Amino acid sequence: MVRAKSWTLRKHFEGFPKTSDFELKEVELPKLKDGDVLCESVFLSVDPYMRPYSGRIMKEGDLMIGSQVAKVVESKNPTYPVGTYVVANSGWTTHFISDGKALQLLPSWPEKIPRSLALGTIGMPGLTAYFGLFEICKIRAGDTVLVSAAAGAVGSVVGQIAKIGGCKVVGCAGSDKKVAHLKQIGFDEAFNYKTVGSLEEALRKASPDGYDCYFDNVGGEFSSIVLNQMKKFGRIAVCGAISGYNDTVPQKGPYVQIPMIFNELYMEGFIVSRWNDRREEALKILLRWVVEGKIKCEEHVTEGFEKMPAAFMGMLKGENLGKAVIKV
Ligand SMILES: NC(=O)C1=CN([C@@H]2O[C@H](COP(=O)(O)OP(=O)(O)OC[C@H]3O[C@@H](n4cnc5c(N)ncnc54)[C@H](OP(=O)(O)O)[C@@H]3O)[C@@H](O)[C@H]2O)C=CC1
Ligand SMILES: CCCCCC(=O)/C=C/[C@H]1[C@H](O)CC(=O)[C@@H]1CCCCCCC(=O)O
Repeated sequence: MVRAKSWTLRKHFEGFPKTSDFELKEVELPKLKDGDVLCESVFLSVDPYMRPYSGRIMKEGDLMIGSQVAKVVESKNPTYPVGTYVVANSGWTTHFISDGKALQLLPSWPEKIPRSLALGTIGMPGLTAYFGLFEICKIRAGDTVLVSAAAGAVGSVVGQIAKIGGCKVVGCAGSDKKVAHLKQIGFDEAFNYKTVGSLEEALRKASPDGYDCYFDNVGGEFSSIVLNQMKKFGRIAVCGAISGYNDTVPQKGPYVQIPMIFNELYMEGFIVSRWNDRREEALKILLRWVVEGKIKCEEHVTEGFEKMPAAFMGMLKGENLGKAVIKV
């Protein structure tokens, strides 16, 4: 018999999550039926969406939502023999049983590429960057692209794909270490939004002519300021709004209509699953860019399943450079 450890939502988050909002439980898993596989987690992901979605789709006591890279350790399903690696939306748990239907097989994975990247650059966050840039921002060579939360899982890939596409790239992030990293991976300009005296001036200095595209990961005040520095017919991909995920009272800000009208802007929100039918094609391209060294991948690895809540809260606070993952 296998005992699975699982993190559950003990209490709905109010404001910023607290350690006491989580509870670690242990359950004994049943025997496998025909067609089942037993999976053991190898890497787990902590992502910003877990904060807003917990209130929308979870009840107190539920398993925390999330995806992981897992290894098949027992199998009664010929499609997934023992030793197969899969990506699964199985929540914050060390072991789970699946009938295989919702598992994604890891594609042929080069030896030198860490499998954890299937939760980051060669996974959901990388796909978000890819489709947000090509389908919403519709980048063209020569465009100036701004990305917020630029040193994170999505943002760091956005900047590097935009460079591959021949764009000038400006990124902002919340520490000097992150800013230095952005310059190292090819961003043309980068600044620390927490320490610049004036966001208006920092944005103007980085691109005096304004921005063709804005890949918005943060929302809130920062994005309201950006709106006034978009070029005529600029395109804004509204990907995330992490600056407000922990707010108990929704932020109020300047309304968008006037700058949108004057500059004839295009602004569209999106969820990456819209392009699920093109997932495999895009993952192959992302994997190729990583193998070719055109995309550099940084990960913020926390060791130990017990530390998952701390890793999640740390990511929300900005402790991560690159994708935040947990190594079991
Ligand atoms: N639409 C979609 O389909 C998807 C949307 N997303 C969204 O993309 C965004 C980035 O996600 P992801 O790359 O996984 O996460 P990151 O790896 O970027 O981690 C989150 C980062 O957000 C930044 N941050 C935290 N609080 C604030 C704040 N108040 N203001 C500005 N920045 C803040 C921190 O970086 P810093 O130190 O720079 O502040 C932190 O490191 C999120 O908003 C997420 O919800 C992600 C995946 C899919
Ligand atoms: C105001 C909230 C904006 C959140 C934006 C965001 O980060 C969206 C992330 C989605 C991403 O595109 C793919 C996902 O899986 C995220 C949505 C998750 C939905 C709940 C999953 C439930 C489950 O685990 O079964």
